[in-house]
Amino acid sequence: MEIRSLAIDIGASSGRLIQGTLEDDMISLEEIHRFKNQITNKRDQKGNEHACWELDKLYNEILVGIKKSKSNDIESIGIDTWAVDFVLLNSANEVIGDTVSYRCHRTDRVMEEVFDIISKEEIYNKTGIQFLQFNTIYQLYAVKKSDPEYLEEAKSFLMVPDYFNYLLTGKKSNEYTNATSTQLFNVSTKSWDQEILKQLDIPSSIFNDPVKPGTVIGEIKDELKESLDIEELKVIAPATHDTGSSIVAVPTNSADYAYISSGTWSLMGVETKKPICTKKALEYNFTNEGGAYETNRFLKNIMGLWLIQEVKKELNDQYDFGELVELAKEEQAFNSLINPNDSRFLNPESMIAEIKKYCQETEQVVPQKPGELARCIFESLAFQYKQVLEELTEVTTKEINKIHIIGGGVQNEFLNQLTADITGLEVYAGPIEATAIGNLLVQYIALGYIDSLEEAREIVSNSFTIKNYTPNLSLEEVENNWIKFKELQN
Ligand SMILES: Nc1ncnc2c1ncn2[C@@H]1O[C@H](COP(=O)(O)OP(=O)(O)O)[C@@H](O)[C@H]1O
Ligand SMILES: C[C@H](O)[C@H](O)[C@@H](O)C(=O)COP(=O)(O)O
Ligand SMILES: [Mg+2]
Repeated sequence: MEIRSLAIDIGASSGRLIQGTLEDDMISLEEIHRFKNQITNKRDQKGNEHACWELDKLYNEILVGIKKSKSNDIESIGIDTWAVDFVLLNSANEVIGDTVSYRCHRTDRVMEEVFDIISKEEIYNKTGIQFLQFNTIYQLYAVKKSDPEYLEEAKSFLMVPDYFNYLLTGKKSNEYTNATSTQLFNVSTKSWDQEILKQLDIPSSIFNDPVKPGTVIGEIKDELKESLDIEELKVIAPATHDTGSSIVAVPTNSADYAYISSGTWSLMGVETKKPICTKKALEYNFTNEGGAYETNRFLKNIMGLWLIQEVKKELNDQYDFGELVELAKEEQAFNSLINPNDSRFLNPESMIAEIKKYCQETEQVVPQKPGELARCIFESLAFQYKQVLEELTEVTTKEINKIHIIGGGVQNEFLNQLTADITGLEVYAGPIEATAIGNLLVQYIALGYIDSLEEAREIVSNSFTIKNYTPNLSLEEVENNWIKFKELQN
């Protein structure tokens, strides 16, 4: 029997609506609709400029996708997106203010202000979440400072997937995996941390009790059915944080691996049963995001392919990603390295200028050509993966013998090979659309067609080609440049 469901995965660079068909322990995909996602700068009525998402446009793309899928024999739909960002709704359920992106500079230096109220250690002990300047806690604190009336007017806090679910069903909810990314969620009680909210004077009434992945949010609203040409369609919450969904689809049930969810961001970590909030975990800035089925996502954000996305954009898209990879391969190895996680790369005016400036300041060869810039980015990311791997091993004491790379970044075979070469571990790459697959699998488990996460991962392994990369660089070559990379961290 064929079971069809829809996954909508919206990442920071693109969104896609993918139809999944489950049949005899295999899952097949059909991409029904793909659309660009990007940040646009907008001025609000007070004249403040914010980097924003165009959520109305994205919602319209979701509707276009559902209509294209001719959803009559579709059992359910699930939506996942990037984390931390949210909307505030007023009593008339209208969005208050702009739909601001985590890359907006409004949270520059806000973390430090919050630490004057609640210490970094206390926040980490309560939430177990990595310190990133754009976490929801700092965004809400920034809103409180610049537009206090917004929080006075707000009746509902919805994260981006929650908001799309609300528009489709009329039901408001806060899904668990994404709620944990806010740094307002208590890692022990698995609920909103009332003390943090009180200390920062953020109203607790705007938050809903969290719902777990697999929860049926509701049915598509009647007023949408005619325009979408559908009868019934269940809306199920997957792990609505896209990384949570991608990790569901890691194609193995072994325990001796680290994953890299590779897209705009590289999210590198391990799956644990319990959070790890030790001093060393805090020192290395690891996070404990909630995973599906009582798992813990112990990981760290790495700036990822955002770096090459911005270079590509600044080159007016005259090269596609594949061409940039080929140009990188033609360049000399290890000429220039950057620290990808330097905050200067979060949202610079010009990524190319910022990379050049970094290399000048660190007295390295300054990359000029597109291939030199691309190679610098890919090699630097691979060294960053090596660093995070060493930290993961130290903090978790887990034996890590291989790396599973999942997500769109899997298409960068050069980076896959560099990751194997520089970490010295076997790399297994795929599936590309891991996030959408994980989204679908949670729906199938909720509908009772798959029994467990373990069974789901077996289905992924059976259904998709996973490519293996073996280390083949000399240890000396890696070691010399590893020392150079580590010096950059200081
Ligand atoms: N043909 C390709 N060759 C190399 N890299 C690619 C290719 N296609 C996509 N990519 C990489 O995948 C990234 C997009 O991954 P994806 O998971 O779709 O991102 P997100 O979900 O964050 O929008 C791009 O930024 C690019 O670096
Ligand atoms: C801002 C968050 O750290 C970000 O959402 C990250 O967690 C993530 O999931 C990014 O996904 P992409 O598909 O946009 O790389
Ligand atoms: Mg993604």
